[in-house]
Amino acid sequence: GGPPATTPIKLSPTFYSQTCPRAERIVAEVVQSKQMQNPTTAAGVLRVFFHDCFVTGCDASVLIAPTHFAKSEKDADINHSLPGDAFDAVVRSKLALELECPGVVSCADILALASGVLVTMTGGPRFPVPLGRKDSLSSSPTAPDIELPHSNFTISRIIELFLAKNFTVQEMVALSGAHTLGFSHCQEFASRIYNYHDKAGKPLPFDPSMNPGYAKGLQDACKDYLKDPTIAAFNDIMTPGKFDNQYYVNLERGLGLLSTDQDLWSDARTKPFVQRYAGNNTVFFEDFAKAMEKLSLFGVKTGADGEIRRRCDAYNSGPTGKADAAEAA
Ligand code: HEM
Ligand SMILES: [Ca+2]
Ligand SMILES: [Ca+2]
Repeated sequence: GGPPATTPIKLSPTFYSQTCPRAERIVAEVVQSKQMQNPTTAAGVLRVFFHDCFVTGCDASVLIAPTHFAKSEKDADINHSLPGDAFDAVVRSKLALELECPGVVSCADILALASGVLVTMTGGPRFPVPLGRKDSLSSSPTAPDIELPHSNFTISRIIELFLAKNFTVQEMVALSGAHTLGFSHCQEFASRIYNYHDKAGKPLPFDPSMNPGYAKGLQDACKDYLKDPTIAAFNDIMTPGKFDNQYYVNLERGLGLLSTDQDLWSDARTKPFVQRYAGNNTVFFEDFAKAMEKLSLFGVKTGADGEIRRRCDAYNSGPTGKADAAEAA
């Protein structure tokens, strides 16, 4: 029942003003304290939010824990590196909200609110977070690897993927600015620094689009990564904990970490936006804020298409949620 997930649905920033007026305040307090304990929380939450929204919409499908009976999005390869602290920030917010107003605030809304708070807290723009999303009744272990961009994709493929979800090239470049925070594991960029071959098959010491000093630094930092796959490097080597436009400035200097980052500079379709954002932090913040608000509305569910989970990592009824879907229909 209900409209398809792609129907534009009007959410509202005041959705909980009667039913849970302190909802935003509570999420802000919980995630702010989590971020102070562990400064990698912000990047983790932002990435989890992206991985949620691009797979069946912003519906907390990414938060479902696998059980003996059913796998979930968490089982997808691309989601194995999502950090536990990001999930913990949502779980803690939910616990606080269930004490204040039980059964009212969806996990999908919590994840959206937490992302907004953490972007602002790390120095980024404020953006409106409309509320009223329902939580998903399903979570597919195969969808994430199909729906999300991978670090070995070409820019053409990334552009296609975003266009298919109705995001423009400009919005894709602006959203990629999220890589101003956080880190990537060595395996995501190892092919750029070890055993590199150019298009003609000629062996080179590293990807020639990289700044040589940077490439050598990464070769050294990652030298044991096969033995220790937890080794990682900052996405933005200059200001890894600050939400700013430094990511784009880095690309101009060959300091992009993933090939998908650096290629935004070499590709004629994306380069103008990189230049614009590198030269003007205000424009980047405006465009990022707009694109994030749009992302936060992608594929949202209302009515019988979803539920308000009692805990964010499980459906209200059983491992498939089928009972609830039937109840609601
Ligand atoms: C454009 C295509 C994109 C590709 C190919 C991509 C790929 C990746 C990869 C491979 C990592 C490293 C994961 C790891 O090793 O743990 C990463 C990290 C990250 N991504 Fe993306 N990403 C893209 C777009 C986005 C978007 C649109 C957002 C959010 C709006 C985002 C937010 C993040 C954040 C914040 C991190 C750091 C996570 C952390 O430190 O825990 N990414 N991304
Ligand atoms: Ca989702
Ligand atoms: Ca930064």
